Amino acid sequence: MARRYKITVVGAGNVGATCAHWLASKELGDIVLVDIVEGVPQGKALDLAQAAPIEGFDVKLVGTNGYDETRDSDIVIITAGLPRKPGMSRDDLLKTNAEIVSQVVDEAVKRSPNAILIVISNPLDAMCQVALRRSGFPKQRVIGMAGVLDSARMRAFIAEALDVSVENVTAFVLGGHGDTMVPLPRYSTVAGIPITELLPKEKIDQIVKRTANGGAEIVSLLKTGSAYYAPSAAAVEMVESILKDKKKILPCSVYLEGEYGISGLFVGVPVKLGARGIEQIIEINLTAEERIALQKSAAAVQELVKVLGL
Ligand SMILES: NC(=O)c1ccc[n+]([C@@H]2O[C@H](COP(=O)([O-])OP(=O)(O)OC[C@H]3O[C@@H](n4cnc5c(N)ncnc54)[C@H](O)[C@@H]3O)[C@@H](O)[C@H]2O)c1
Ligand SMILES: O=C(O)C[C@H](O)C(=O)O
Repeated sequence: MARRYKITVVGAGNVGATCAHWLASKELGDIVLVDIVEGVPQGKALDLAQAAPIEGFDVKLVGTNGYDETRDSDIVIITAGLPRKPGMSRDDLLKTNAEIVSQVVDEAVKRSPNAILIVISNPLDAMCQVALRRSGFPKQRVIGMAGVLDSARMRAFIAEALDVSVENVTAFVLGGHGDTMVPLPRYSTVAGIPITELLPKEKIDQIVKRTANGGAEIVSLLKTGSAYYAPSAAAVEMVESILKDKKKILPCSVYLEGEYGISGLFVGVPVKLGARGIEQIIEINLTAEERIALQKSAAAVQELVKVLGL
């Protein structure tokens, strides 16, 4: 008999609730939704459970303000924390969200010592570092969601520019999930053809810029918060690769110890995601220019980690 997985989502706001929605619709496991606001996780879990007869998914959904129901989760997704508003950088959330993520990790890992943590709260790479330190988990089990989202944005922009199916498009974005992220046109393809052969340089430069600014573009449109459909879909692709042991190669924020010349920091790079979490860090060849951009992005993450004293 197939084993039922248990997935905890902490933070029942826009990203958390939408994660629960995609997870349930894909029947990836039973879901526990946690938030500090009374009634919200309970109400959203109940509402989603009542969509099940229509959509035909068989998963258990629980909403709670505590952690006891999260016991023995296979995966804990952390979305708790403030989102930014127009005019703010993700880094402005550093101290507030570090406190929130610390509390969440303390409570969650006590009950689920074997879980894999997927961190979403911003500023992402620094929050991963908080989660790694507080949990004491091995680095293979603390993974940040950002690269899948940033690459999906780049893929959507490439598909639009060439008027082709998004399914034909792959893209890679490395680095920290901030203004210094590193979209890689050389590794971005349409049906296997590098986009450098299909689009003029000016158009590629525009796409690269729009990708790096992708989160802020949505914040400036929404005004009250940040993106959540694509971010939650990205996290759920990671969950699926882990729970089904698919071993997909996905760009994720992971703790580097010498790879790409970076040590002691979370930075986005391609990894293999399977049942054990991060099963391999894949080092691709970078040009001198790309390597410098990645180092610059890592330095920006280092600054934040230093402020937190980690
Ligand atoms: N990594 C990424 O690519 C990415 C993408 C989108 C959003 N984010 C980040 O994800 C976070 C959540 O975004 P959102 O749009 O869902 O925000 P939101 O405000 O809609 O939801 C956040 C939820 O966290 C809850 N919360 C706060 N403190 C908590 C605590 N101690 N324990 C449990 N829950 C707590 C709040 O009550 C709220 O419901 C933000 O930090 C945002 O910047 C990251
Ligand atoms: O932009 C944000 O603040 C949220 C998230 O990091 C995103 O890229 O959508």
